[in-house]
Amino acid sequence: MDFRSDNVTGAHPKVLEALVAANRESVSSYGEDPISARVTRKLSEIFETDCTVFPVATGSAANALALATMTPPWGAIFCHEVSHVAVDECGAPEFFTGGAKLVNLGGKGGKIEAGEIEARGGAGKGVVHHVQPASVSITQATEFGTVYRQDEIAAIGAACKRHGLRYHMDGARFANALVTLNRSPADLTWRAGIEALSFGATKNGALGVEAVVLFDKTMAAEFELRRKRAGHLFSKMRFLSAQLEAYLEGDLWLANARHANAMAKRLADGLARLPGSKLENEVEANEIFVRLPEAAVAGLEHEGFKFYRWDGAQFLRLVTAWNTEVQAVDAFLAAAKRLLAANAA
Ligand SMILES: Cc1ncc(COP(=O)(O)O)c(C=O)c1O
Ligand SMILES: C[C@@H](O)[C@H](N)C(=O)O
Repeated sequence: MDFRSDNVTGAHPKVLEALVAANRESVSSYGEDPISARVTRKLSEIFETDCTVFPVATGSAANALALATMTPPWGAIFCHEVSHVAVDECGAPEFFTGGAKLVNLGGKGGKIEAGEIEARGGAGKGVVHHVQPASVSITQATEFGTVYRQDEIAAIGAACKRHGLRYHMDGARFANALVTLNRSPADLTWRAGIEALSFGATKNGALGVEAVVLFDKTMAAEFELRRKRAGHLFSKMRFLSAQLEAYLEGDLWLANARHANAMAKRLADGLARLPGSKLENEVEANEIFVRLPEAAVAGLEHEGFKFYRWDGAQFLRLVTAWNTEVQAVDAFLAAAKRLLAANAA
């Protein structure tokens, strides 16, 4: 049973069927096809505003290209110290911006706080020796499996506005956050100040596609050039867009996220009841961080359960996904219970 990441799953059958269905006749290339046009219309409908949509291959590309469009080479990008853009993109944001500096902030549960942006958003402005505050990036759901509430997103947005900062959301797991909160996609993005969203699909059932959704269309022309020169303008864009169309069709994206989150809650609730097990964070989406005695961790690994030991610590990251089975969750819980009891004996 594999709880390493939602990246380890296959693609949803409906996504694969859509690829086969798209594999007919010739269509215009480089995003000029009818499927890509339908995806833009669909996302504009979902977000209740006229937005521009740019499919790319990976979440790192979505983040780095969006931030490059929002940040000059001499700029500062404020982000959380555990954020994917800061930790897991091998310097892509720094590379694609031409050298902008990621300024890492703290914050409980992987969430930055508006007060930090208020306090630091103007620091060094006009001082030639200093990087110039330019943009803010938040992750929704965060790398610690928590979720920004609408008022938290809006408070950061207000601070960005006061300081003239651009505002980006890494939404690799946006669907998982959305289904947790009883708010609209618009409320959780542009109405709260977000100007560019990396809209995730790969982890939640697509084969390999993410979309940069620009709510501020003035950035579209530059983003398009940056996407091309980064090698992310697919000639057969229909095959990325077909995945997104299937992903959005009939709210498949929401059903997949609800299932992943429900499996995470089942797993977290079960772990919380086990003596010797300690949850590190609130489980608000599909990621669980739990501390277990080393003997139990080694036992779970020995029994074939797959997960990441996080940052080498004794705590584990467990990730559920659109196709996680109840039986897998219950098997993990039964093994953990048995190993913890043996460890305590
Ligand atoms: C929070 C977050 N953002 C972005 C990404 C994008 O990653 P990738 O470039 O691997 O698609 C990931 C990958 O898992 C992620 O966890
Ligand atoms: C790089 C790794 O963290 C990946 N983003 C994941 O969440 O599994």
